[in-house]
Amino acid sequence: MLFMVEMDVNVPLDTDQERFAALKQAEKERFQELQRAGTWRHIWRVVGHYSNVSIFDVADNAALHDILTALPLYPFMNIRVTALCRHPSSIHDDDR
Ligand SMILES: O=C(O)CC1=CCC(=O)O1
Repeated sequence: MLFMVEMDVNVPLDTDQERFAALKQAEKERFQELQRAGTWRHIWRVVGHYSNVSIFDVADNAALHDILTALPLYPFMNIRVTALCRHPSSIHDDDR
């Protein structure tokens, strides 16, 4: 199942910078692992924001919930999830 996931990262001014840098590195490693697995299919930066728009390919809603809530930066994120399905005019075979 495909989902569009919009993530906004909010970093309070009093956040410990060293701790945040470690979480950012852990997030990057988990992100790259999920990309290699084909789970986190796409990511784009939202221009002018500490936000991204991503496409996830997961078995079901619960799987996506588990992945998102375990992300290292999850405590700093506001997340919106939109379920997607194949557009009838798409020429891409992997849009499902
Ligand atoms: O930078 C972000 O938008 C948050 C994030 C998601 C994957 C990653 O490496 O950073």
